[in-house]
Amino acid sequence: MTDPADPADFDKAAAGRAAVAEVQDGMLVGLGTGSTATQAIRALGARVAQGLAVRAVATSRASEALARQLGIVMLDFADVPRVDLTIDGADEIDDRLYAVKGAGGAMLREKVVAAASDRMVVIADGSKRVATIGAARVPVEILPFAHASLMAALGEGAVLRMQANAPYLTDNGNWIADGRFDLHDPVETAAWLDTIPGVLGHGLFLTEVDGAYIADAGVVSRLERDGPSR
Ligand SMILES: O=C(CO)[C@H](O)[C@H](O)COP(=O)(O)O
Repeated sequence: MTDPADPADFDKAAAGRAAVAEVQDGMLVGLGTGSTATQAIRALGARVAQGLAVRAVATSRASEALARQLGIVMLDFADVPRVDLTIDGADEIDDRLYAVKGAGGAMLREKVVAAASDRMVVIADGSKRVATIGAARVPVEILPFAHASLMAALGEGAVLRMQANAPYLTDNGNWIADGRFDLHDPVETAAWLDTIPGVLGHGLFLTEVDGAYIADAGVVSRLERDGPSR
């Protein structure tokens, strides 16, 4: 639940509105997951109510349910070859547009939707902007069948995410290990994670993010991968 009187929530809403301003008639939009993405979905719902014609795919059941409730036409991502623009939150983002995602547990779907998108923008309040990613745990989606060997492979800093005394279950029916990794070379860490059989996805987004809207005390900054920051 967001609180408009909370400065962080106010900034999440401002970043969400800024990203949704990029959406044009006819687009197929990817909807992220989490409290900031929720603000974007609400902003998109408001534009749809005013006549904007878009279709969307969601990165989680929760975002799908909210979008439907707001009258946004939702498609099944399984039937969608390309997405025009995806808008999603992040747990950390730096000026290289390297992001850590997955505190909300949806990073696997978020990454496949981002990879299928012509453009992906991150939206965040200022607390998520860091000099270099590395403080946040990196969520790793793991195959439950192999959980003991995978936890060992991920190192003793990794903890199994729990919910109500049971392993947290993703929308894909898998579990999450929240890893603690040295990210002095995030490309190397991501490449290592990608080689472990049974690791189905992880929250290091190093190539997917094209731009970002970061709101701090009501001021929205825009970062672009191939362009000047504003
Ligand atoms: O990656 C995510 C979910 O898997 C979220 O986008 C990320 O955790 C940020 O969430 P919030 O906007 O609630 O802080």
